[in-house]
Amino acid sequence: MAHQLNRLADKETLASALADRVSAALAEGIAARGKASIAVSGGSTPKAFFKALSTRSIDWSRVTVTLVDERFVPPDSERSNHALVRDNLLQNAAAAAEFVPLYHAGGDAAHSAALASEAVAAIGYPFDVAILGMGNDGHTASFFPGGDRLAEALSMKTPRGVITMEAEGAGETRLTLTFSALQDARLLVLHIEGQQKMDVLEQALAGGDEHGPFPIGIVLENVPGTVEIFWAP
Ligand SMILES: O=C1O[C@H](COP(=O)(O)O)[C@@H](O)[C@H](O)[C@H]1O
Repeated sequence: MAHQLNRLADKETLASALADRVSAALAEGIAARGKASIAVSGGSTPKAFFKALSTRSIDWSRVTVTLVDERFVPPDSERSNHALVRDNLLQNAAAAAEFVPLYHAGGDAAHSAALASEAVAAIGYPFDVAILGMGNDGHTASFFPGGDRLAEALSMKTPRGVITMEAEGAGETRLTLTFSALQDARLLVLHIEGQQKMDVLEQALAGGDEHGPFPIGIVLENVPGTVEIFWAP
């Protein structure tokens, strides 16, 4: 395990610094392979970062964007991570990027996960960039404490892809990339904000709480490379 902690002065500074770091990594991917890929998280944290990243001058027509995880809701739901990305990242210069959703209508969550696994595999692994978030319960991606498929999601024996996840704290059924799909991203970032999340992260790094290790702690422990942590109060 290795991680590098970048403490930024405030959320605006973080959004701009992370957009610079990520756009440089995408530009490197385009220069090296003619295309680049990024998997992003949802929730409330990434909005300002998405807005900043959408204005960066790279060849977005060569970039494919997908999601680290999704709620099993259609893109017109206010709970949809697809909607968050569409309204905040796929704008300005980044409107030229291709987007690969995880949610698919017309079937159940397992069907959506199977379709998404195929579509994400077609982007090509490893991702150039993967941005993880973290909840106050220590979940990252949709690796929720107590999740019905948590062990499977975290195991390197599970093939790269998208699986379903159900957990008490998750609300609706989730679709999540597996740890195997995320762990070797060329740039792997954990983006968190606020003192409460820093406290959870410190607890995770110390091994968890009375219920055992937090999913984010297991991820940080097992990634082969360095996780760049971006945090602001
Ligand atoms: O449910 C989710 O939560 C986490 C963290 O969200 P936040 O609102 O605390 O920023 C997010 O990383 C994940 O993608 C999302 O599905």
